[in-house]
Amino acid sequence: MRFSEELRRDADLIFQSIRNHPFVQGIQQASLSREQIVHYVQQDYLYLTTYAKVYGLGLAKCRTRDEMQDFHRRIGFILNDEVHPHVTLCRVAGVSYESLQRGATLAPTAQHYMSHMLSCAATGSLGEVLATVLPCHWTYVDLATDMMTRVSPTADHPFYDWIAFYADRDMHAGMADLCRWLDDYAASAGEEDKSRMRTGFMVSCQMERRFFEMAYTLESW
Ligand SMILES: Cc1ncc(C[n+]2csc(CCO)c2C)c(N)n1
Repeated sequence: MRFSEELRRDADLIFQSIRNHPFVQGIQQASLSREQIVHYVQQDYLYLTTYAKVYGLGLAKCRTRDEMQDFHRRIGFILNDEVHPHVTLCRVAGVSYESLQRGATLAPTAQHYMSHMLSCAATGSLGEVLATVLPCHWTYVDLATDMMTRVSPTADHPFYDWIAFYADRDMHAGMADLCRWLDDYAASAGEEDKSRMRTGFMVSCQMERRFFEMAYTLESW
């Protein structure tokens, strides 16, 4: 079994609970409140800024220029393309995206998740960076693909663009490439490194679930 398959198997219950989480169900049923959407976008904007920096720290650990190109492309995607799902959410909530980008205070869960990724990236191996960023990608591809197959939303669904963005074939390919990169790295990694990679992956999976919980409950300090 490939290393990424092992990780996915160990995290299966968390993946299932993300699919069934009330925030994710709220997207599917278009039943989220304006406050829940706004809270999510405010925190996610801050989260994605850190996520791009974590890729940057990963880039500094690369062994080849091809690997550097990969992180470089992914950073560009976050800065330029990941704004689209946020814009969809803002449209549904009836607020301007620009207004949400100013003055938000980090909620505890978002802060915890960002600190987790940053400490893995600052002190860990390239493998740890890959394992720690992978759940962000994988859980969204999983939940969006699940929604597409379960409810087949049509273009008049308020969140259609958000769901389609993450269920897209290219999004899936980007995730599969990350898995392959992680598997190649793991093939020659030591046991201690792999154990840290497992921990980084599992904590990020838990934090993905908690991030939805944070938005659903409007968590604050
Ligand atoms: C908390 C949180 N987790 C995952 C995503 C989705 N996402 C962010 S970056 C990325 C990889 C492709 O750029 C994906 C799928 C999000 N927005 N917020």
